[in-house]
Amino acid sequence: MSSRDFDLNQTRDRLFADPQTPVAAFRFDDRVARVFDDMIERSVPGYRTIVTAIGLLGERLARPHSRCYDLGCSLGAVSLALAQRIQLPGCEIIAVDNAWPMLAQMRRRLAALEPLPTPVRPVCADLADVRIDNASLVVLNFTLQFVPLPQRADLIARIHQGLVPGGVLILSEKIALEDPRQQALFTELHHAFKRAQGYSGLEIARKRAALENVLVPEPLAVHRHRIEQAGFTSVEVWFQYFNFLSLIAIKAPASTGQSHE
Ligand SMILES: Nc1ncnc2c1ncn2[C@@H]1O[C@H](C[S@+](CC[C@H]([NH3+])C(=O)[O-])CC(=O)[O-])[C@@H](O)[C@H]1O
Ligand SMILES: O=C(O)C(=O)Cc1ccccc1
Repeated sequence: MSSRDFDLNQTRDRLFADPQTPVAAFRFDDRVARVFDDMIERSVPGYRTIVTAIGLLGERLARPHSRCYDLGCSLGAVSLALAQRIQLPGCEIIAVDNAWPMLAQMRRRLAALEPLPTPVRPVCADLADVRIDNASLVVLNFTLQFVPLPQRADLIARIHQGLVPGGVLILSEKIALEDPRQQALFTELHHAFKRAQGYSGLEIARKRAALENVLVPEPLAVHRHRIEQAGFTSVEVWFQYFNFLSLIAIKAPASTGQSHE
């Protein structure tokens, strides 16, 4: 076995370590699927904490006889956190991703853990084509940042429509800072985080180039505006670590039918 084969088989992310390999646009392919757990944990400050907390949020917010959606599920970390925490009649988790290698790996992982307290249904589809219906909870955990900008408003609007009254969207994103000095500082802090996680300066620079125009962060104000435009009546940040944050947005509860005039 050559050292290259060995690298491809191990689970530690060294995908951007080789200076000889040309940098191509980032894709969720087979090589990424193999190292994804390690990659996201060492790249996204607070990732583990967020996933654990989404399990707790799900336990509190999911409703009986409704669906929870994990959109852009990758290897299913959020779906599993929800499935292990939620114990309600008639509840199911729909886990959607358009990258076959990611979903295939997730299916293998699920098979080893089933039966889970709440069933998880993996769906290979683009989010533009997914019907969201009877949802008490929808999670976009670092997924919207990969959706083309012109499609983002429609996705958030369809999520709002598919939620039951009082239903909740959890949106985690890498954000852009509006003040250029803050943007420079937060970028440096994120890179310092990655260095502390064992990535070299070269790996950081090469991955950054691969993500250019693929992962497109937006300012918090843009997210808030889009979420409010879609009809959500309440939005709060519940987690932030440098330029990575998570929002919780609530759909208005069912009207009581009483007039306050
Ligand atoms: N249009 C799309 N349709 C479907 N899936 C998509 C689309 N665009 C991107 N994806 C999928 O969204 C996921 C984004 S990763 C989410 C981590 C996960 N939520 C986690 O909590 O571990 C975040 C990251 O890698 O930074 C990938 O699996 C893509 O294939
Ligand atoms: O690595 C980065 O710089 C990121 O912003 C996060 C990330 C994590 C996993 C895949 C793609 C991007």
